[in-house]
Amino acid sequence: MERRASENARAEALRAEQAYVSMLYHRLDTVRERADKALSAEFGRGTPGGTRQARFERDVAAHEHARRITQLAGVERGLCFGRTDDADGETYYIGRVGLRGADNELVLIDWRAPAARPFYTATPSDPGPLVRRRHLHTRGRTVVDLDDEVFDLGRMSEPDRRTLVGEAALMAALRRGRTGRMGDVVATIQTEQDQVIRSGLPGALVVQGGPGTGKTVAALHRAAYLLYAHRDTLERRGVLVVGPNAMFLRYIGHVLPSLGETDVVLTTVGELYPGVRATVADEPAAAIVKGDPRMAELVRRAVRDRQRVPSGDLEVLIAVRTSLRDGVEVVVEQMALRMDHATCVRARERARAVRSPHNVARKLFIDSALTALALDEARQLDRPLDEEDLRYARKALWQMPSVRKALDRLWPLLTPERLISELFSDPEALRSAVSSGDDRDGVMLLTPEEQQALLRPSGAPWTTGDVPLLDEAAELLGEDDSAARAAERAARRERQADELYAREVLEITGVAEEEMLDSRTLAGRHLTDGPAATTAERAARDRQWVYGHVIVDEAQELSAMAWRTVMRRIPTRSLTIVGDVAQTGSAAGARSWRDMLDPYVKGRWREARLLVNYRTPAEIMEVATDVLAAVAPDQEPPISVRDGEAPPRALRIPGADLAVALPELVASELAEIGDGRLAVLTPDARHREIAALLPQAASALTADALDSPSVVLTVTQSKGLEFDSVVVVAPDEILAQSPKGGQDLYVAITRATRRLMVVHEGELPPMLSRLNGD
Ligand SMILES: Nc1ncnc2c1ncn2[C@@H]1O[C@H](COP(=O)(O)OP(=O)(O)OP(=O)(O)O)[C@@H](O)[C@H]1O
Repeated sequence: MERRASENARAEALRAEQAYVSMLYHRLDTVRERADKALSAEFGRGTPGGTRQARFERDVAAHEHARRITQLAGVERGLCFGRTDDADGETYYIGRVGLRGADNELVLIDWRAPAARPFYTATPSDPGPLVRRRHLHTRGRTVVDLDDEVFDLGRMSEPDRRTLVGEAALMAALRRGRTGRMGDVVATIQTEQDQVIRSGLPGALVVQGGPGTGKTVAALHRAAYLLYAHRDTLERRGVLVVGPNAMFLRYIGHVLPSLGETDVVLTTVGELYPGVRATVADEPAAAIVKGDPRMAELVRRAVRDRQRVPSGDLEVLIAVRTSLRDGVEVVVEQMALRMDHATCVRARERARAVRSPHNVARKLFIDSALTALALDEARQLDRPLDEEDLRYARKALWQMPSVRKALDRLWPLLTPERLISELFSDPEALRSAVSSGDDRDGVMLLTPEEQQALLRPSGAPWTTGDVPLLDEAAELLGEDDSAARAAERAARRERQADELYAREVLEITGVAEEEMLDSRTLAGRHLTDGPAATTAERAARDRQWVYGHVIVDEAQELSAMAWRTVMRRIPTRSLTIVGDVAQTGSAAGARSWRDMLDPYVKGRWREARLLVNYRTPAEIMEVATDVLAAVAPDQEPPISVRDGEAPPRALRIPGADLAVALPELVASELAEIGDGRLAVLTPDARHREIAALLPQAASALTADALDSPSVVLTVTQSKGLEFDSVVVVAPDEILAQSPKGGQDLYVAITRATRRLMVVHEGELPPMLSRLNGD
């Protein structure tokens, strides 16, 4: 009897919530339609010959509508996921965006708004104003389940009391199979994560936490929150999220759009220098040297080495008389112009003294040299020179190929790419930059072994460790961007002409523009190549862009040189730094946050710690804890909140049997996890061999590798990712592959959300003995 009453009450509650949620979707559709129409109208408005101001206003308005359309498209799934009831009888519905009803009343509260905060912060011991928190589970636009937490039963109304339903929303969320893409957790943000998400914008915040504690997911929600709370500042300057590799960025790529935010730049350190896309990692020895702060000095010296003076006087032959023979211009008389050594040295010192970047200071050097050569020419020809003559003579000399060549050799116009590639492919250039010179402090910057680690053939592909060096070089060289700016102006003129032409065609044919192109297409066109590109697009193209906030994930992997590159993009030091020093795998990465951050924000950074592991089941975490205790006993492992479905196991497979036994094991694990995802994690050196044994599994670092049910990855590639089932191959070799092998093994084990198998050929490493039941 009582059960039936409760079922009825539950059905009633579901019906009521469904009615409300249907109303919300109806509002969403209305708002979308309105934004669509407004965008079409913007494009149809005004004549092509309107003033620049009118066109600019139209672009800005259209951009705003386009942004709103993109935002609204992202929030369809799970539009509303929560509700709070407080002691005063106020009820709020919480969702991905804020919505107003027909009478302008708030019908849905944006999860980032202050009024939504109790939804995340209420706990049984400190419920704040709430008497109940309700989670709404939806599929499509249908409410399929409800889930209540009651804080004060005494203050709840009788009907509400009867409709209390559900199991803990968090556990339900955690039990879902993995899809290869990180989802948002907006419905189940935990209190300690909420504090990270809503921490103030200024200053540097370090979020330190063990594996699976939600650092990444909290950082992404923080990006969305900051954009909401500081829209004015951040929309203009943009938010940058730096992740470890392209696969990881793809893994997290859906989270921000599902929170209604698309204007964030997601990138890797290897892509921070526009025009270069470095995906190849360096060998550990090279990674260590390239990440070392001494490289800043090395690049500085390499630039100075390109500011030369000849060992004696500079002598340049110029043509004095030419004649045409058979249509070819031939030099019939030459003259040697001289600039004495001391004047060369003075010209260089004067150009250096202004402390401008190399390519900018070059103008000064060239000017001084041309003056000296022009004076010598006048002297030899016994011709007096006034200011006007001198200007003319300098110009004429600069037109002469022999003069240009001679001066270019002394102070060449350099690109960062040319400087760095010549430095690393020419042992002599490297040795010169490394060794002490007259203006140096007598210190050899790098040992012969370190130099050896840097040398490579010319034309070798860029590595991720090169990018900070290119950025460093770009700072010191300065950019001669006059050509790029001229090209941009030309492109803009061409675009405007195209647009004018298109409108004229439309007018002549009498077809309204919006009939030919729907507003989304227009919005797409507008965003990709229209005059008002998004902040994110402009920022990603511009090396000197200064962001409003920067989030660095897996930050423990960044070298000291990579930090210099990141810090240049955020002079205000408004940063969120997310990572776990116990998981550092890169030979050039961090051992402590203090070492990495003190050079930039000494004593001014704050730290939040996340302590609960939402990913790895407790039984698997026990194994990981043993590993951590063996390799980094000072680090604290996080506490797991969930259980696995099967105890983790070790399986001894002799090498000769691997070809048969490993595919069998993978097949049986795949059968266990149904729709979920499986990863085989290998030592770096075994990746190719193991991938060949598993042809069905994805193995390249391609963007869609994560869509495959199974994937073979090195441990480094698996950083930040998670899988329902993880098969770790050859743990002894993972341990031995680098000085950070123990940390790598810890990372590998903690990628599992449900099941773990460890495949070993020889003896199991003692730190994994728990897997043998020891
Ligand atoms: N509040 C939450 N509600 C639901 N799921 C959560 C919550 N917090 C974290 N998770 C889930 O836990 C998993 C781990 O989160 P995340 O990848 O952000 O952890 P991490 O600390 O960055 O891990 P690692 O350091 O190992 O990369 C993800 O699947 C994430 O969705």
